[in-house]
Amino acid sequence: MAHRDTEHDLIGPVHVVGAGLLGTSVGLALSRAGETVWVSDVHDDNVRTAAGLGAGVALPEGAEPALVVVAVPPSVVGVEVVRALSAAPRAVVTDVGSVKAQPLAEVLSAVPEHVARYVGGHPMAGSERSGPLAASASLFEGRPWAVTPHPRAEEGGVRVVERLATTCGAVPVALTPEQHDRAVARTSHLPHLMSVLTAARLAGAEPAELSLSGQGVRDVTRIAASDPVLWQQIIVGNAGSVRELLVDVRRDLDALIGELDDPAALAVHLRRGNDGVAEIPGKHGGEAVPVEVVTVSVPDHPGELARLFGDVSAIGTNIEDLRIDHDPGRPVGLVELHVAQRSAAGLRDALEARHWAVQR
Ligand SMILES: NC(=O)c1ccc[n+]([C@@H]2O[C@H](COP(=O)([O-])OP(=O)(O)OC[C@H]3O[C@@H](n4cnc5c(N)ncnc54)[C@H](O)[C@@H]3O)[C@@H](O)[C@H]2O)c1
Ligand SMILES: O=C(O)C(=O)C[C@]1(C(=O)O)C=C[C@@H](O)C=C1
Repeated sequence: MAHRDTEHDLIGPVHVVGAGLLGTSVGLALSRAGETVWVSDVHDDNVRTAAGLGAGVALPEGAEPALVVVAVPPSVVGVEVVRALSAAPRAVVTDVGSVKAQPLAEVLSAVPEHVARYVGGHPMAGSERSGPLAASASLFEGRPWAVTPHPRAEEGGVRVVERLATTCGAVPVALTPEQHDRAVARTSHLPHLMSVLTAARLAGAEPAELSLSGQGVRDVTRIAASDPVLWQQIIVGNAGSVRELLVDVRRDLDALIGELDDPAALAVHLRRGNDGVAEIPGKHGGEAVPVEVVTVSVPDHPGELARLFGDVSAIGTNIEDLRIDHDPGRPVGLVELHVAQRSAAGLRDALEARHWAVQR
């Protein structure tokens, strides 16, 4: 492998294989950071769209990348990593696939002589939407990016993949491929299936029932709208770890069904939910900040949102997260400001003093 001074060199030129949601987002983030990005895809249209968005240019003939980022559907990650290792004999090769043991096994079986240059990766950021048009340069900002070296991985390659993550604005988190797959079964794959099972109860429900859909059901089901082909491949690739967790859930479900009329037993289940939510780390992997939602009615006029944000900023409160819903009966937006619990009461008072309609 060519010598790389990872403190000072750029990480590119970078070849992104697969110009969908993830690949185009990586291309946009790297291009914004000044890297040279070459993009390829089995669908030329996606390359044209990604290039049009500013994610790089089509892979030139005879190109020699320093880094290849494989961003294709899970079932073909292994084969594309193997192809990249053979086609670019000096490049570090990584991928953004959602499971990590499976592609490594494919590399070890097909091209063991090249395995040192392969370092798996997985940004914990995405969307229920697919394709280049859903991409964003800021998709990875502040998100964890798993970097999953194996015992034979070259140290220089690991550093390059960490720099890929930080250049995209993410926070690298080192795990073995096996640790990673167990972790995402819990934090991504099980949540996805629970969302799917909940959403499936809505299919075919009476319109009168569905008309009562509020923010709760939208929160729980957003990811159930994802591409089923992508998720079929993700779950099959991590079936062992996912099955273990589903067995635990089945045990809890059976207990819950038997205890629905027992307030004390039910409270134990509900509190365990609170405990689980409190375990989710805060932004940038830091301590979880207890958050409270301050809901403000905002007239549906141009400039009102900007005025609200200006006032929140003048009051000195940091917005941790944000959601906008629509009042079903009136021409107003309901803006949910997620702020640190300790700031919520003061923010409500200060916004009311500035004549905003705050929900109490
Ligand atoms: N969607 C998410 O939220 C998310 C988040 C993190 C990681 N991932 C992982 O990222 C990878 C890509 O997912 P996505 O959401 O960007 O999917 P996507 O469908 O948006 O994009 C995949 C792209 O790969 C192209 N492609 C398919 N086979 C190819 C091949 N053999 N060679 C070159 N291009 C090929 C497709 O044409 C498409 O443009 C997956 O492995 C997925 O597990 C997805
Ligand atoms: O936020 C979403 O929509 C996602 O689906 C993102 C998410 C996740 O579960 O966090 C989904 C799958 C990927 O492998 C990584 C990220």
